[in-house]
Amino acid sequence: MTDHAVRVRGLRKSYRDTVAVDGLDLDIAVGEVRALLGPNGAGKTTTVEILEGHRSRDGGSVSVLGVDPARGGSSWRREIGIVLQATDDAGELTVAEMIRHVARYFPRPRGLDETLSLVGLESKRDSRIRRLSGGQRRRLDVALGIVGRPRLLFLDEPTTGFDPEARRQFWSTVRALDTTVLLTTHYLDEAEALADQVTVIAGGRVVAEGAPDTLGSRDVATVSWRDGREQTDDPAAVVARLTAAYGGPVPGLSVTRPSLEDVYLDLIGVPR
Ligand SMILES: Nc1ncnc2c1ncn2[C@@H]1O[C@H](COP(=O)(O)OP(=O)(O)OP(=O)(O)O)[C@@H](O)[C@H]1O
Repeated sequence: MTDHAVRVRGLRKSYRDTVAVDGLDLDIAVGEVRALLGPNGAGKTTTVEILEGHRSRDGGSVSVLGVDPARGGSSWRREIGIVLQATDDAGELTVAEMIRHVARYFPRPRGLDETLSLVGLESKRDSRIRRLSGGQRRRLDVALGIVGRPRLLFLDEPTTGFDPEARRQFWSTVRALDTTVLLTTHYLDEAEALADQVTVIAGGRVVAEGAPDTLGSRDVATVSWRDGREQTDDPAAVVARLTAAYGGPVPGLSVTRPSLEDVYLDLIGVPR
């Protein structure tokens, strides 16, 4: 058994003269929630579609749950859950009918009650799909992605169009899952709330990787005071030293750290 859910080396993909993925490496450990961040056109969707077995590649090696997706059969496919960007379909079925329908494709699906409660849709069990709000519809999409107990779940921009409350609820849904997750998002706060590790992609390559709180030297704080400024990974020590030197409160003291958005914009080369 591999301890990696995903292992990618030197992945390449071009569309005619557009290089979409340009030598990308990616390792995702079993049980991890990984966020893939990057500007429009960075190559995220192309990468994810190759991992899902929905798109061919030009080069590199790819292993997803120990299998090359280009040769993944139906048993491999049943181990994977995919939640695509919102779709419109099956509006006349009820929520329960739709979940039961999808569950039939899997050998050991979750029960209907467990699935509904994981996504917080218990009260909508007998509602027709076309009557759901946008956020509820998205939660149904997630329900359909997890009903088969996937070992790996792909979430593509899952909370686009959600109100703030629905986003928070969705985040707790994802945190409650005991599965490896690969999430693409344009929301930095979403990556920060959910991801164990963040991979930033630009121009089809990985430009940075790390935990959300240390990515791009985010753990380095700036201590400023009336008479100076210092960068440090131990701001408490600097403040203690200054307090001793001033013999009391440090005039004009502030301690700041860059936000995830600050380091992300630096990493992808957006001037601020
Ligand atoms: N089917 C296609 N045919 C031709 N070019 C494509 C196709 N799909 C993607 N591309 C191009 O490949 C590059 C990477 O696109 P991709 O969709 O993977 O980026 P992305 O990071 O998912 O972007 P977004 O954040 O906008 O969804 C872009 O330049 C895009 O125009």
